[in-house]
Amino acid sequence: MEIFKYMEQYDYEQLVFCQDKQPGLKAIIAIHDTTLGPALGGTRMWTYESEAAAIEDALRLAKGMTYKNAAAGLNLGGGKTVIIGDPRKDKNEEMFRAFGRYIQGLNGRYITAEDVGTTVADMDLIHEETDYVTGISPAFGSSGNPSPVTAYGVYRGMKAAAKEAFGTDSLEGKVVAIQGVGNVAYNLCKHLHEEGAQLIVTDINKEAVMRAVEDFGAKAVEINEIYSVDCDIYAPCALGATINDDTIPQLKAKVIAGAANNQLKETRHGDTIHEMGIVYAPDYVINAGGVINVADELYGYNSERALKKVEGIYSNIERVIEIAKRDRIPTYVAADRLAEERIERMRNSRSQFLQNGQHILSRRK
Ligand SMILES: NC(=O)c1ccc[n+]([C@@H]2O[C@H](COP(=O)([O-])OP(=O)(O)OC[C@H]3O[C@@H](n4cnc5c(N)ncnc54)[C@H](O)[C@@H]3O)[C@@H](O)[C@H]2O)c1
Ligand SMILES: CC(C)C[C@H](N)C(=O)O
Repeated sequence: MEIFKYMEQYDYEQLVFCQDKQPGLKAIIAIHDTTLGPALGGTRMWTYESEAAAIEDALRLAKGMTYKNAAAGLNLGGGKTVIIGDPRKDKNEEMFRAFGRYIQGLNGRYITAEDVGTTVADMDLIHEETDYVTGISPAFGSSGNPSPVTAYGVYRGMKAAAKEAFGTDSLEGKVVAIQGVGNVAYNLCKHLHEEGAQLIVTDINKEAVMRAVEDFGAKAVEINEIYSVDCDIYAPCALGATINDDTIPQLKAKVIAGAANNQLKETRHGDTIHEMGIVYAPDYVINAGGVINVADELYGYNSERALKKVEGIYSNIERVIEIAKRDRIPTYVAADRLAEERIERMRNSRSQFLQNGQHILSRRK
């Protein structure tokens, strides 16, 4: 991978490699764009096949956060971190504290939070070294784990997409196939079950599957069966790139609406599902609940205010669908336009975010 060429092509601002031998820290912080404000995005811990795969993931996820934050109307840019390692075996206190010092060194250009493989406890360790972290324990006046709020946003966005596909936003009796029943999807299952939807689930973690079966009467299927099951809605809630050449021909769903980041393997897959008449709720619009929630900390966290904003994901999805229909374009293109237009407008009145972010974070005290 020619890194500078890639960064230039997609307008990345900064890539930071963090290494600390003793605790075994190998982290990559990618800052995509800070036109709207400091880059806010989670820290993912994952066992990558190669360093190149880790760099690519950090870059793709950071760009996704730029678009997510812009489309959600937040005054934040986009960034993300990946820590290379197995979250079940390789974590230790010194690792997250060392990482916290690297974040502090960026002086507010990047603010972190949870993502796959990290927890509120990890964020608390980072907080020992820096204030530029959100989603720490509520005892610190923070919003805590963002996943239940992300789930609520996905539920709201799913209803808006269902309205377009089925003429009603009621999910009662609808069959929803959920891929990955982790932190977000478990909470999503709760909302769907309460509304009377029928759930089909899969996960590589058998315990997670059993919990959904026991708690919500979900039907369990094998990992690769989830694409071809008879369902109304496919909800990708594990990792990215699951909408691709292999899976699209198997899909029976009329709606795709889930929590995972970077769901389309390539943009052309968004064109294909559009041509098939599938209503696709763009990933970064529907899964913005978590970041909307943690971003509220920057104003002094108020859970009611944050939830009200997250409820608005319903109208954000409606708006994207409206633009897509008006301009005869796929929904993923409509979402990109929405985000890019906002960034462009702000770029013309403001330059890169380079000053210390302290003035924003001090509001939460
Ligand atoms: N947590 C949040 O607030 C939040 C916010 C926005 C987006 N997201 C995205 O949503 C997705 C889920 O996040 P989460 O916090 O619930 O993560 P999680 O790690 O708690 O859950 C993911 C689940 O997917 C399962 N999984 C992994 N690979 C799988 C596969 N091939 N097939 C089936 N299951 C598989 C895992 O075992 C796990 O149970 C991620 O893509 C994340 O980036 C999360
Ligand atoms: C809570 C957020 C800052 C991070 C979250 N994992 C996301 O992708 O949106």
